[in-house]
Amino acid sequence: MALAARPVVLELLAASINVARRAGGIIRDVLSSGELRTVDKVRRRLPSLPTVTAVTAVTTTTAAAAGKADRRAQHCIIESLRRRWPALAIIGEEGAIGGSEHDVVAEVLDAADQGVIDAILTERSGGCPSTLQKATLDQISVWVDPLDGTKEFTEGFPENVTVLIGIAINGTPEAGVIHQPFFKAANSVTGRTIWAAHGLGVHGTEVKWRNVARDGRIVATTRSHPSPAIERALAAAQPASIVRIGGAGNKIVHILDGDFDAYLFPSPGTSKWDTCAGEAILRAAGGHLTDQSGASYDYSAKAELANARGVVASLSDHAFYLSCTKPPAQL
Ligand SMILES: Nc1ncnc2c1ncn2[C@@H]1O[C@H](COP(=O)(O)O)[C@@H](OP(=O)(O)O)[C@H]1O
Ligand SMILES: [Mg+2]
Ligand SMILES: [Mg+2]
Ligand SMILES: [Mg+2]
Repeated sequence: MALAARPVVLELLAASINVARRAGGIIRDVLSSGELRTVDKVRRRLPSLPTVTAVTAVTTTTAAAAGKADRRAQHCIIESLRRRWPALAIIGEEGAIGGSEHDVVAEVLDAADQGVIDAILTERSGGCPSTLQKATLDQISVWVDPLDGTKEFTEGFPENVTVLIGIAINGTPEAGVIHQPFFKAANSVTGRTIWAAHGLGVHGTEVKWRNVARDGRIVATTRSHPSPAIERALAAAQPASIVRIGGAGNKIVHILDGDFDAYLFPSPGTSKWDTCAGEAILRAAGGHLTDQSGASYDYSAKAELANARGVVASLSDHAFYLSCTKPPAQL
């Protein structure tokens, strides 16, 4: 049953699910057609089995191929959304770039995606959450990271790559899409899309909470941007194990999947496009993504691009993880 007038933010969410999936296809195409080199076998820790490492041959690609995938994926997302909503504030990591008409999605509103959202609204007692119902286009800002986990894309860990589209209303992330172009589902379908909106829950994965008391803490952080402050925070968390993997979006997905408990990154380096989608989805699951003092970032269109005060993300125990990022007491 089509709703009388769908809230614009939910039309935008449905369109974002569609274009994120299409951007994922572009990234896969670039990797498969790019300059590939198979490097020696590498040993890597499996997030779900932190004490076991697997030795696998990995295929790398060039930074040029990553740049091409970044630009084409961003053009697909931003140009497709802008055709439907020319006045929408959209900020992409790759800045103002052109691209080929071939990558633009002519009809951004996929009926199936919109139908899923309509059905959720119809079943929800109380109908559409007022935050989503009331939002007008001028209050919305969209943050796009067309390819998060760039380094890992070039170094043979494409499973760390995500496409991120975050939707903020008056500066607060209220809806988001994380697409994993290289996710291998049980039915061998490639690609997975996780999305959420304020009050509508998380879709595309079943959120799992780990039993920390029984199984100990597992914390994750960057694989390619280490810093002494990060190492201090990891030590303070006294985890059963530490996972070092690429991608801000990827680490949020692993928290939702119950592979680890927190993403600790008490360092500058990430930007609003890295965290807007993940913050919206984590919040919809009852979790948090804040700066290392526990304050929320502002995602309005004119906000500073950098997350200058680090990133701490968790489904629960957020205050504990914040406490781990406190600088050592002045001696
Ligand atoms: N010190 C730094 N300098 C540049 N980019 C950084 C950074 N720290 C984190 N990032 C960016 O933040 C995202 C997550 O980082 P990581 O994978 O290390 O956890 C990546 O986004 P992109 O891959 O989209 O550039 C990465 O490039
Ligand atoms: Mg990124
Ligand atoms: Mg990126
Ligand atoms: Mg980058």
